[in-house]
Amino acid sequence: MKICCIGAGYVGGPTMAMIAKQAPDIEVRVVDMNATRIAAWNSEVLPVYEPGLDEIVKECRGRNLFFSTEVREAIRAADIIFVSVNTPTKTYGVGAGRAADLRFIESVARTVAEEATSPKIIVEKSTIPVKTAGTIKTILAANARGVAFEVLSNPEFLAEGTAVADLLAPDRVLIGGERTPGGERALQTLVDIYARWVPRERIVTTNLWSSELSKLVANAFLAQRISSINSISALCEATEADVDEVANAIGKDSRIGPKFLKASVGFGGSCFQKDILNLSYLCEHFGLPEVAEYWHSVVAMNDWQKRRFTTRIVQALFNTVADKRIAVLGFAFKKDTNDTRESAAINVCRDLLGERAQVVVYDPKVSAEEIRRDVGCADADGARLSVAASAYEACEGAHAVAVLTEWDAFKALDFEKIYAGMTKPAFVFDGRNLLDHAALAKIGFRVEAIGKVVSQGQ
Ligand SMILES: NC(=O)c1ccc[n+]([C@@H]2O[C@H](COP(=O)([O-])OP(=O)(O)OC[C@H]3O[C@@H](n4cnc5c(N)ncnc54)[C@H](O)[C@@H]3O)[C@@H](O)[C@H]2O)c1
Ligand SMILES: O=c1ccn([C@@H]2O[C@H](COP(=O)(O)OP(=O)(O)O[C@H]3O[C@H](CO)[C@@H](O)[C@H](O)[C@H]3O)[C@@H](O)[C@H]2O)c(=O)[nH]1
Repeated sequence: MKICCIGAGYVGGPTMAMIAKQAPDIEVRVVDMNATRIAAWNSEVLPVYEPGLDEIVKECRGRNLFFSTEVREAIRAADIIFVSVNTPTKTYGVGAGRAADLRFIESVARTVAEEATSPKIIVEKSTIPVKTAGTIKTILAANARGVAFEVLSNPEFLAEGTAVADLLAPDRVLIGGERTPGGERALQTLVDIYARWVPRERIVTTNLWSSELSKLVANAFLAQRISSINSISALCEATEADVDEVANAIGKDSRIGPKFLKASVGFGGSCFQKDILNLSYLCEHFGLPEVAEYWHSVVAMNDWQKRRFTTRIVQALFNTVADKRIAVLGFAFKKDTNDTRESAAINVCRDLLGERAQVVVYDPKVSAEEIRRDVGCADADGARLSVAASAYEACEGAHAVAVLTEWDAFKALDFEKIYAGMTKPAFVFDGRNLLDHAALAKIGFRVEAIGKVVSQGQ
């Protein structure tokens, strides 16, 4: 059997590497039109940083895992085609800022129809609006020359930073298909591939639309929990309750559960905001404005939480950060990834630069070039942004340190040394509630955390 995956990104690369590892008899080709990305997949430094991924790619690459730009050739050869292209929020025209941009999905469907000369199973791996399989089927049917296609939905639930562990032992694998004989056969083919390493009871099969919709709903529910606890973090700051204690107390209720209740500077990542905006847009499209507004509030709360963080920095620093050096520790949207898409750090840096601060960023995995590109350095504000090679360098002479990503290494920093090199009074704004606040206060820092009032040492 031959598999091809179109799109060698954060999803296509790791998911296909896992299939190649678990099914050495299946040839897996990952193709992408981005030649630089493919070259990186074929190099020693993979384009995606994920703990454990290097080892799997090294084991399988050249054996039954191949990365190439030969999209058309891979389509012709494949029995199963995973579509793992990007589906970003539309930035133009109808639905701009909310709807999913499906032009990459459509272009893939057209290329598949042009090239296919033998039966294919098309698997939607990308996150897409419910009913997209219908669009794909229509395009295939209108352009194929007598070739049989089956379309399945198989959304991906991996989280970045834990992709390998998530792929190895997923909570569930979801596969949606049509209840026709051909659809059932295609569904069974895909079930059999996952069943090589995923227990059968964790492979959930549904109709196409339930599967497509479940992906958006899963992300909406997860993000909703974060916005809920972040909303409570503001109330905690006003009342001297401690949001981590509240989260722990409510999370012990098995009906609520402990996960995704970590208050923060705001959720980031390429998925949550995009998928909720898309869900909300779909609700409006289907004539459900109240439902649309309900889900949109999750994003609105997140935007507020990010802005609130910068406002606190400005207010604590005596209402001006102009020309003050602010060290930003962490730029990735979460730890253990080099991905910065929709990272809260982007908003915080831009807002601080807008306040005319000198912003110095350090992140262990994100390049200076990426940081500059994300923040946008074209104007005078951008000129006040710099990137340090270490946390210590970033903090030297700073008025304040803002922790924006929960990298473990930040916990081990020598804060006595950092304090000694900072302008006084020295502030720490812990956007992740990562550090030992009592210890910092004892050193002499003024500490501001999310959802708690920290007793100050001096
Ligand atoms: N990043 C995640 O953690 C994650 C998790 C679950 C689901 N998803 C979903 O998976 C999809 C892919 O996400 P990603 O983060 O891997 O995106 P990505 O941007 O990292 O990768 C997508 C790749 O597709 C390629 N591509 C686009 N059109 C193409 C075409 N016509 N032919 C060949 N290559 C093409 C792009 O060049 C790019 O390299 C999205 O729909 C996303 O919502 C992402
Ligand atoms: O309690 C929490 C948990 C997460 N976050 C933040 O939320 C964002 C998203 O985190 P996470 O969900 O762990 O990472 P993603 O890689 O974005 O994964 C989400 O988005 C993927 C893409 O759709 C899905 O596949 C995953 O199941 C879903 O968890 C990050 O900024 C986190 O720092 C918090 O602030 N508090």
